[in-house]
Amino acid sequence: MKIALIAHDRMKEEIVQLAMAYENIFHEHELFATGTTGQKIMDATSLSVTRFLSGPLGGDQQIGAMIARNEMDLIIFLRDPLTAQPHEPDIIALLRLCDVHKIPFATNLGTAEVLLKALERGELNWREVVHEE
Ligand SMILES: O=C(CO)COP(=O)(O)O
Repeated sequence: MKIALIAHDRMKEEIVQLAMAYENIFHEHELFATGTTGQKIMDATSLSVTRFLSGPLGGDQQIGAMIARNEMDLIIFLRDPLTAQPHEPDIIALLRLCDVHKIPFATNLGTAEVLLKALERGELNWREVVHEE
């Protein structure tokens, strides 16, 4: 499965901790991330991550392009709920595209953990059927 990992600056520590805690699961999948998030995950784990541009420079839109082609299977995007972002329209667009294509999308650690456990149990395997269509 193709998984996107994204976190705003104040949430970077949380996403790194998530990547470390679920490293074994993440190893089984293909990982993508915005620039700084991906670098921090690679620095802290043995995971290999395909990095796009940093979010404010277009990274969300690059991931959005994969979602638009229905190529992304799961998004974990730890958004900062307390800080305004200059690229808010890009973030909203990413969310919208996930809804268009029915892509599982977690915006906080609680949901992220539930989705990762579901992934481990094979409950997201329906995504492979989508790819075959
Ligand atoms: O801003 C972001 C997502 O909207 C994240 O970008 P970085 O991972 O480059 O910090």
